Amino acid sequence: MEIVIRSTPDEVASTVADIVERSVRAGPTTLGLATGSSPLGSYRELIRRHHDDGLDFSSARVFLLDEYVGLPKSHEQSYFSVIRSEFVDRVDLDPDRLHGLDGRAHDLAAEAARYDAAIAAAGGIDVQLLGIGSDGHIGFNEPGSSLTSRTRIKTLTEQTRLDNASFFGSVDDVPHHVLTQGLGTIGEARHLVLVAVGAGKADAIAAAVEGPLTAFCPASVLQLHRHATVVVDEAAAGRLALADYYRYALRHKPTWQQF
Ligand SMILES: N[C@@H]1[C@@H](O)[C@H](O)[C@@H](COP(=O)(O)O)O[C@@H]1O
Repeated sequence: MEIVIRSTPDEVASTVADIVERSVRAGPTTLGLATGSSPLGSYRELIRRHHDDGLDFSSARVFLLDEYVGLPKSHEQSYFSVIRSEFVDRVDLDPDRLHGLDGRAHDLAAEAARYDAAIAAAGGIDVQLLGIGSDGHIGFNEPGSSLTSRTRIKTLTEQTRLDNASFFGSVDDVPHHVLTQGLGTIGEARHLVLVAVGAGKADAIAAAVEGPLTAFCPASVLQLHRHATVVVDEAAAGRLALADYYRYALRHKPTWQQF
């Protein structure tokens, strides 16, 4: 696991965009994209690179991390709609190459199994972007999630519903249930990139990176991954005991070694 501490959210976005750009330029790539506010700066930077530098997403494929149960894809807060308006519709990515979970599927268990199979049939995910919830969740894998879980239905904590209430107007409108890639599913991506900005994420980042590997902090599963990069700003790094070492290691990073 590599911890990259950047001074500002803009620098975080630039580092994350560098990782995605490298994968996109290397050939047809499969991206795992996350919603939430954390990756928004990275999407804006990638859109800028598409317009200014000709970064071409036409051969990329995208799988979403999670989805609310009960919302049609057309609902403006469905993650399918959000990722279209924040990213896919603003670059040259064919919406047919965007894959999401159907939160209105009649048989949610079958939908979850279909999704894992679709990811596998696409050859797996090359780069998976992740945010982190204030309770350490990734995707919608709330504390207590099995570290080897597959895509499935989960019940949101009251805290997560409150955290997401601003997107809906009222907490009463936030669904109680979601479909989310499991921690085991996420762990099969070839490169995990977790992004966090702001002091509100400092405790969750410290628990994920320096705490024990535990279902109590689902993001700690990154500690088991062979290629995980955690990109944070100074505020989100505020509770890291080894922050000086991470900065030192970055300064001395071999020039041939990429993130
Ligand atoms: N399902 C999403 C997560 O994927 C995201 O990481 C989290 C944090 O969101 P934000 O980045 O807005 O803090 O929110 C939701 O729960």
